[in-house]
Amino acid sequence: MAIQWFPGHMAKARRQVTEKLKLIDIVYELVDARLPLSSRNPMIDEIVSVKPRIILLNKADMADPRITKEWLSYFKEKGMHALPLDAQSGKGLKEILPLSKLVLKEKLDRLEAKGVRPRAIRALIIGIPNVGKSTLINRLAKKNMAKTGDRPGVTTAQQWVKVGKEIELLDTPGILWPKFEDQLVGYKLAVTGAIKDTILNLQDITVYALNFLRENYPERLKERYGLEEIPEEIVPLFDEIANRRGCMMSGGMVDYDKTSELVLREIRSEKLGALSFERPGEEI
Ligand SMILES: Nc1nc2c(ncn2[C@@H]2O[C@H](COP(=O)(O)OP(=O)(O)OP(=O)(O)O)[C@@H](O)[C@H]2O)c(=O)[nH]1
Repeated sequence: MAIQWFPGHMAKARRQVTEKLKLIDIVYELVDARLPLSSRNPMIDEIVSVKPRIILLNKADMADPRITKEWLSYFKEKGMHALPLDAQSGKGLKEILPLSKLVLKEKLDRLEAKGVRPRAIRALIIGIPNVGKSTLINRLAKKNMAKTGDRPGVTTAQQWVKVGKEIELLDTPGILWPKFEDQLVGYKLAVTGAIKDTILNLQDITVYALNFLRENYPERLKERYGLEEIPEEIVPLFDEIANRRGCMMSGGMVDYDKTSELVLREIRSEKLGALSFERPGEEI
């Protein structure tokens, strides 16, 4: 993800998404199941308010299943339709069509009553960078990579990808920015790899991650790094991990960058198991 979201870019991205919205019946909003609020665009509700929407909690395979359930209840209580998804393996994909039909039922019934022949549901995938948009499009389109071609009268050359007989997807997703000006959101996005480590300080990201693990998954932290007790202070915690994993500089000093890289790499490759970085009811 190399995009820097300057105000001009934000306005352009928003304009592009608004243009795409005119073409479709339903929005599939992809969020990261590990941080479903931090991985949403702060203005998304306002931007897509004109269209029905399904929230897809993607990368659910990497999230804590208990907490994913809480998120599903959370969205349900808000009257929003949400599904857990693993776009990489395809788990959850087959739920998308039935839910889309349910969400669009009124509209589809109305058209049917008018005698309009049903056509494919047109959908747009939308989400922040790295949330899995391309993976989902490729997955959905796998048997039907043939594109239906440009539609006349559409100025921007949009291509449609058929998903079975009943869905057509815009082949370019809508990309919107996350709420990264909030520091805590930034750390969560960095830990999950949604934004590059170079945007925030590597050691700061790791301090956030270790404190998070200490509070939420202490047993996993102990087990992974062979700790009998978790030191209360962050520096001794770094030092213990560094000692156990040999993240030392010549002369026996702890190499904090190397320790940070190790911890973040292990979190991202699920060495500490499936983790969720926020749960409903917490402030973000
Ligand atoms: N474990 C897991 N990984 C996923 C899933 N979906 C996507 N990924 C991985 O997440 C990374 C980003 O996926 P992309 O499909 O490129 O994301 P994108 O939203 O298109 O990204 P941009 O092009 O930056 O906007 C890739 O390494 C994918 O393999 C999922 O459900 N589970």
